Amino acid sequence: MTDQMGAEVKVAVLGSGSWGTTFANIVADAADLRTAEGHKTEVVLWGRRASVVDAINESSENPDYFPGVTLNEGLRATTDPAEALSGARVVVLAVPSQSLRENLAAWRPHIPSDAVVVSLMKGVELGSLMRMSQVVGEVLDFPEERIAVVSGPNLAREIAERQPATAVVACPHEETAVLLQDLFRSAYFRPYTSTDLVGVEIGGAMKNVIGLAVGVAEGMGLGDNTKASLITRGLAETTRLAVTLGADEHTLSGLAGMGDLVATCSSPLSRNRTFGEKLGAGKTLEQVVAETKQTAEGVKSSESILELGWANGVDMPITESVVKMMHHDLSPAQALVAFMSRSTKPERYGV
Ligand SMILES: NC(=O)c1ccc[n+]([C@@H]2O[C@H](COP(=O)([O-])OP(=O)(O)OC[C@H]3O[C@@H](n4cnc5c(N)ncnc54)[C@H](O)[C@@H]3O)[C@@H](O)[C@H]2O)c1
Ligand SMILES: O=P(O)(O)OC[C@H](O)CO
Repeated sequence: MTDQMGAEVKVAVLGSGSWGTTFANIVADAADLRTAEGHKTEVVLWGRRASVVDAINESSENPDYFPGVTLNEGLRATTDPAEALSGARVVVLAVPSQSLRENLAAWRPHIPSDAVVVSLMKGVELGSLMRMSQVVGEVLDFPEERIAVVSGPNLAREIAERQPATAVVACPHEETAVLLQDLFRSAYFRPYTSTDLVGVEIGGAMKNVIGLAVGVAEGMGLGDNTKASLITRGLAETTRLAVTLGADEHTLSGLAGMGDLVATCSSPLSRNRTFGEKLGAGKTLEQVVAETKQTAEGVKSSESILELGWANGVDMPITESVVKMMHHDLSPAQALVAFMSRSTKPERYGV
């Protein structure tokens, strides 16, 4: 990337929550690798809260999300979006999906017009039913070769601890994906490239919904057959939707599809799975919402994803059950009965 963009590249990461902090740290660690090759990468993290920003600048730690984890000493943070974005060649977005449009509108005057914008978010906008890259394209009026996404089995805590992980960097313009792959590659983070933006984004958004369903099953005390069934049929549902929207079927059996689904549905670190588990164990929705401090994207995105499925004639039975549990007072026990009593069908139907 540095070869294409000059010897010095500034990367702005907007959002200093769980994934924004971790991703900024990945890029800062990756920058150290390239210093030896004569390149300089500056990484600046924007956060809303001064206490978090100060802690990152003064002690290389984000105590709210990762107490005890030492971040790269070269990582700088600021509460000023203009400062973070000034001269940035790459702008990475890590805020909740439903606030992205509003955030981008505020940041737009400061985003350099020749920057590449990268979405880390795994959601679908309520109302517009747009994927995050589409929201970026609409608000910023950027061409598709300068909008990319990163997705995959990326539980932030593990990666903040520098445990090995892989991901997919997707952009319809392969050259952009390759440039970003180089910028984000570190000793413990291995990005692959893809040109299938639709498949990668739908895989990321859908795994949160299926993660909620698997969490509910876990909370109800159900076993591995049930969870494997939900994961597998969840992948079928994800693939049906993604392919209908133009994705390559193979993307959904890759890291941003099956890979992320497995990580999310099997890990107690997943906020979506944990949310579902609490509901399945008998807590009320209000209790679970009150206890959930971080973003569980599937709760809201389940609604927009279901609408997207309906608008495109795609059968989404698991998503429908999740929406009813999250938003229409269907109990986990009722959802289970409704799901199991659906009409029987071939394993493969639809696209
Ligand atoms: N945490 C992970 O393991 C992980 C991994 C991959 C992708 N993601 C995705 O990354 C996105 C961000 O998730 P996260 O884990 O960082 O969430 P988080 O809840 O940990 O952090 C969200 C950040 O956004 C800020 N924020 C909240 N509302 C805001 C608003 N209205 N305007 C501006 N900032 C706001 C919060 O203060 C916080 O700093 C989500 O789409 C998520 O699915 C998360
Ligand atoms: O904690 P979750 O459920 O948002 O999942 C985090 C990551 O998306 C896993 O890849």
